[in-house]
Amino acid sequence: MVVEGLPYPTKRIKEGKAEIIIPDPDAYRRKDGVYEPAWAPVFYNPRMRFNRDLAVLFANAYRELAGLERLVVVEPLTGSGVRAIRYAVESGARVYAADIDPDAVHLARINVENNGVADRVTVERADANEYLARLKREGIRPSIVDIDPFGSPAPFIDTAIQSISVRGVLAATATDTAPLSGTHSRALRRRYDVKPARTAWEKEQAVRILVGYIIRRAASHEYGARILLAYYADYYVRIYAEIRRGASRADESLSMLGYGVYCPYCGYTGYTDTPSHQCPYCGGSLQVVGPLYRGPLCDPELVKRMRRLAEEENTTLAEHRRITRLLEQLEAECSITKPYYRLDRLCSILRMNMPKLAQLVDALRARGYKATRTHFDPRGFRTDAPHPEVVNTLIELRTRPDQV
Ligand SMILES: C[S@@+](CC[C@H](N)C(=O)[O-])C[C@H]1O[C@@H](n2cnc3c(N)ncnc32)[C@H](O)[C@@H]1O
Repeated sequence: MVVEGLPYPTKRIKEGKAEIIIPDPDAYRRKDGVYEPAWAPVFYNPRMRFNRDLAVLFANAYRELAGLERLVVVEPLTGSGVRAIRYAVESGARVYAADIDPDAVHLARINVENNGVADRVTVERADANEYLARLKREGIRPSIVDIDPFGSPAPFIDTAIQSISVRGVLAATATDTAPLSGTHSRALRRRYDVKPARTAWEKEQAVRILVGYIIRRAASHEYGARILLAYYADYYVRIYAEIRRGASRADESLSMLGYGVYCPYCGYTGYTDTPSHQCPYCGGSLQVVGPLYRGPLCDPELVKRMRRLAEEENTTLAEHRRITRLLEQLEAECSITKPYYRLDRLCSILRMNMPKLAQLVDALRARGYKATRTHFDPRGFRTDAPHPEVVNTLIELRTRPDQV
């Protein structure tokens, strides 16, 4: 397809309730068929559709929960404009979007026109930080600021927080999961000012480090940050934090920070206030990572509303089943804040055969503890049982051969 004014081949696609023109992926595929969205003149990543579906569900649920008549969304790294347009079409939001790349701005404006939302979506060419600062000076009061960059959102977090006047949501995607999960330790220290370590719960560690960073940056500007939804999917972390002005709110949020610990000798996972290095259970040397956030990863009321809205929208959501499963799982996990265990790793440390995950979860529940699988890892489970109880439950399962 050739669109007038666009010097590259294009394709028309449908995503949610929006129809978008994107650079034709087939024109930018390698000979082996591999396609990387960053190779195209304007960025559009079909794999992030799931992220955008949830963003729209979140926006609608938050509008209900906060009792807002209309949402004002700022998306300063908009690419093709797909996310901005979906906020306008599917959440009725007034959207302020920008991108530093003139090709992206040109395409996003065409997409805005084609979707008939030019009265509700403005797209400007600007650096994201300058744009956020300018909107603040102009008195725009965002209900949601959505930061969806290449890699780390860290360079945009301060201005995004400051652009929220009294109360609003900071939504952020991070695709720099290698540093966040502890693989690139120096980058983790530089970018997020976090002491690195390798835990067996690295995906949760990634989420909790980014949340902790947002809380610390918010506090320095005298805002509190409350987590409404935080999850890990595919190769990225996504956070929705409600930011509210106030020194005491900032203090309260800071009180949710601590250090994460993992004992490679007995498998213990948990938190500590100070970076102590001795395992309280086996005396071994702990892996200590932080500061990071220790609180709940979602607001159950918000997730309930998202689930209801997902049911109502089941025809427009391409991955409806996956969305429902994630939200159900997050709701189940929400009240258990201790990091997840990897069952395979724990059994390997304890030199025992692995029971079925469902049997272990049931056995922990039978002992009166909360326990569930985790969305972070299909081999993972989380529980509020103390570590010795987890180990005892595993040993008991081993001695019942029918259960193993
Ligand atoms: C990951 S893409 C955005 C994808 C989009 N949010 C979506 O949901 O499809 C990141 C975009 O940020 C833009 N960008 C990079 N640095 C920027 C900056 N400093 N200010 C504004 N835009 C920037 C890039 O041109 C690119 O279009």
